[in-house]
Amino acid sequence: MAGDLPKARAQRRGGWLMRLIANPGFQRWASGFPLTRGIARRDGAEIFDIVQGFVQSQVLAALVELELLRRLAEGPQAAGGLARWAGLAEDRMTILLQAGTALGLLRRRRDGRYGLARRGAAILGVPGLEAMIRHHHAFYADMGDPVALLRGQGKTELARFWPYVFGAAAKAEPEVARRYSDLMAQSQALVAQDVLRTIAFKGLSHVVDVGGGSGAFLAEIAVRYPDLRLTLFDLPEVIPLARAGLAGSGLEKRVTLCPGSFRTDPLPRGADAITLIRVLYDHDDTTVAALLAKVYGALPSGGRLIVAEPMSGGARPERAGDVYFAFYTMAMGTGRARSAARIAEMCRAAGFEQPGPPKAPRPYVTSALQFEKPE
Ligand SMILES: C[S@@+](CC[C@H](N)C(=O)[O-])C[C@H]1O[C@@H](n2cnc3c(N)ncnc32)[C@H](O)[C@@H]1O
Repeated sequence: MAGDLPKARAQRRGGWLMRLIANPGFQRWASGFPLTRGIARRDGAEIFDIVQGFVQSQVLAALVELELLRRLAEGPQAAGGLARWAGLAEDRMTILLQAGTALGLLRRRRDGRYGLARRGAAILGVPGLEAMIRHHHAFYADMGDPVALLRGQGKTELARFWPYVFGAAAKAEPEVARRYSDLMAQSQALVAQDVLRTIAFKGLSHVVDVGGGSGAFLAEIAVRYPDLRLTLFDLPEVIPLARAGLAGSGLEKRVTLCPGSFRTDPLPRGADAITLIRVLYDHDDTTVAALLAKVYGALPSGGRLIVAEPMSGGARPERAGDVYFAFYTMAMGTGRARSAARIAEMCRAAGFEQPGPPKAPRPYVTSALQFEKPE
């Protein structure tokens, strides 16, 4: 270990600046000194924003839960009327409306009434976003003790949540199941839009969507590529969901539904492209490596693999992938948010070549990668 000493010393030396900044005396000085005052204030405000992040998201949760955004979409209203409508004391409602205004979701008018601000209205315009905010009660409970979550202690709410929604309990509470399967379908449509914006399916004849869920992704492809053959492969218990999702869309006959597990069953053959949309991040490395090998085996030479899901920034951590999705998948229990580089490494290990760099118009929705089986 003696050989590591100079390195350790160099690392300690590199930390002097951070140790200086962490010194309360330096902080006092920097917030007064003209050249550092601006930076110190900006840092302070940003730190406070992180500190209070959980309160901000809970204010949004209350606005959604009380359906205030929807109510205000009808027009500006006074706190008193909204309080009576929601069954809250007026002073409490005012606190919520003021908070929503401070977050830029609502707007306080000169006459004292509150209306929707642009961002609040945009929340209503994103399919599935309100349902997503609502389902965060499970994730929020898991984040209540982040250290226990990191230590992997105890069962998490999110690990219980999805199996509950799609498992036996769904029969007992069909309304809950419907609401959350809608959430999956609606968010899948958003993901599909971004994938189709970045990856061309032109020249392909048959696409198999493995882990295709409700079929919303194939439904989006079907509209843009009317000659493409489409197959959805998913667990037998999910196939009825896909059938229901496609019912009435005119696509029932175009999309072949194929029940099976990629763990134990062969994947459908004959496709020149296989898509894995929000599938890999649900699983550990061993399962992913086995799945990629199976996809490789099912494709012809020149066949394409398209992977789309939220990704970690890897060497450049970023907020959506390395904060939200990293902890979401941790709370789910089985998977992880991987970087584009890590996914590419795993795909290369399975035999694929990567023709192009990752594409992501909205990394908080999804990033997409495309691979090819060599000729
Ligand atoms: C997070 S969902 C994504 C669904 C859809 N692709 C989307 O983006 O909305 C993961 C999907 O993988 C499916 N899945 C999980 N394990 C599977 C397995 N062993 N075989 C086939 N599908 C599986 C699930 O049923 C689910 O539909």
